[in-house]
Amino acid sequence: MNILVINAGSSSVKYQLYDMKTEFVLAKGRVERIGMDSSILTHEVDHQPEVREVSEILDHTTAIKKVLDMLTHRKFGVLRNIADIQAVGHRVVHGGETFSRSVLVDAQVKLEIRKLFDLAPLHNPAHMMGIAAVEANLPEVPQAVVFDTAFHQSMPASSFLYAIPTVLYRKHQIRRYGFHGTSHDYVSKKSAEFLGRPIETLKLITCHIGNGASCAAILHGKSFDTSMGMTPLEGLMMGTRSGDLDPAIVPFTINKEDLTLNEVNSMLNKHSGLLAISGVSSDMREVVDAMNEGNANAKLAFEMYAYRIRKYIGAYAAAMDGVDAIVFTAGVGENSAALRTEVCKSLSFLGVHLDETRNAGRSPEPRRITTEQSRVDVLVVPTNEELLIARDTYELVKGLEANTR
Ligand SMILES: Nc1ncnc2c1ncn2[C@@H]1O[C@H](COP(=O)(O)OP(=O)(O)O)[C@@H](O)[C@H]1O
Ligand SMILES: CC(=O)OP(=O)(O)O
Ligand SMILES: [Mg+2]
Repeated sequence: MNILVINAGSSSVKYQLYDMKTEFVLAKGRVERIGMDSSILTHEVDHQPEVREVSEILDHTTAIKKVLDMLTHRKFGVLRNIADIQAVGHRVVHGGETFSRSVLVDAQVKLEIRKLFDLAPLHNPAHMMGIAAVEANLPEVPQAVVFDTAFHQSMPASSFLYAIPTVLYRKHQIRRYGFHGTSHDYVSKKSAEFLGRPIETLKLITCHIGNGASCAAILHGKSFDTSMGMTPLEGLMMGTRSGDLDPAIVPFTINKEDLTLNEVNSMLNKHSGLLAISGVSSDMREVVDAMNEGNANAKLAFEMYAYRIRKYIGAYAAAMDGVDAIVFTAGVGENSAALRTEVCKSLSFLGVHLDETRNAGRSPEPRRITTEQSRVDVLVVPTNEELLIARDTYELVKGLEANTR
């Protein structure tokens, strides 16, 4: 079975096509700048040079059509016919309290996702456009949705409630949901496998440090707490997001700077984090390069970024009354040895002893970067959200076929 995995953003669509028999990625790519003057489609097939096509792509339906054309292209394609795509799986960031697992798309599911637009205005409307675009181009093909929030639905009320009047929770579902659940789920299971211990016996702290970043306390295989909240703004300092701050800053800034609510929202989501403090970039590679060239603001940004992660690790070790392993994943977590060193440098009280040679190494496989004497293991485990989406979609579609047989 071939499954197309889609991660639709407001101006982009990322895709991966899987052959589920082998879980091999037949092709992957992305369409960027949808709705702008020159949109870019980048397409990649194993061991072949990337193909880039610039054209005008006004909406998601056209973007998906372009992707399907590329997948069946006589030179760059990997399929004879679009009928060779048997199912599509979508990443959906917000599933609210409605979805604690992946589901097949039907009219009711679409209605529920629409109801969640308010809670994830940057993400969910874009995902719906992706779903509608697939419907328009592949009307017969079953679609599944995999939620970033689903894995965190196991959090207890003491983790997910805000200390505000509970009527707001009852009326508007204002609570903490947590995100990157697919990734925290995947790397925690991989870590248990790597350690050769049942996940039901483990206390893990998983750190998904990418452009968006979050930590999670995984107690006996279930999410017990996580750093993102009602939206993906809470918690760690990120590329362009502020993470935790005193909510009083919002009305104060509105008054002092004569800004609108939308402008402050945009400041906190798009103009804060690494970008704001370093004044250099939201990209960790550029921040580290600037720091190494002596840029003091870049150094401060790097230290703040790591310090926040370290504080969450300390908090979650306390939350679970201990920790067996700390796991780094995603773009920064997997690739930046410097960041991992900075985070772990004062975790010796927990019994963490980094092995710098191991830390400096690289591998596509899970690995340990602590010494043999370290009481707590620190692991680097590459994440694969798309694979988990493909697997969930595969299971749901197999179930559908069994039911209709
Ligand atoms: N070698 C590296 N060193 C430091 N940071 C890196 C490296 N490679 C990638 N990154 C960081 O990873 C981030 C992207 O992470 P990723 O998980 O791909 O994010 P997303 O999926 O949210 O776009 C980039 O912003 C970049 O800063
Ligand atoms: C939920 C979230 O923050 O997603 P991303 O890391 O893709 O921005
Ligand atoms: Mg990501």
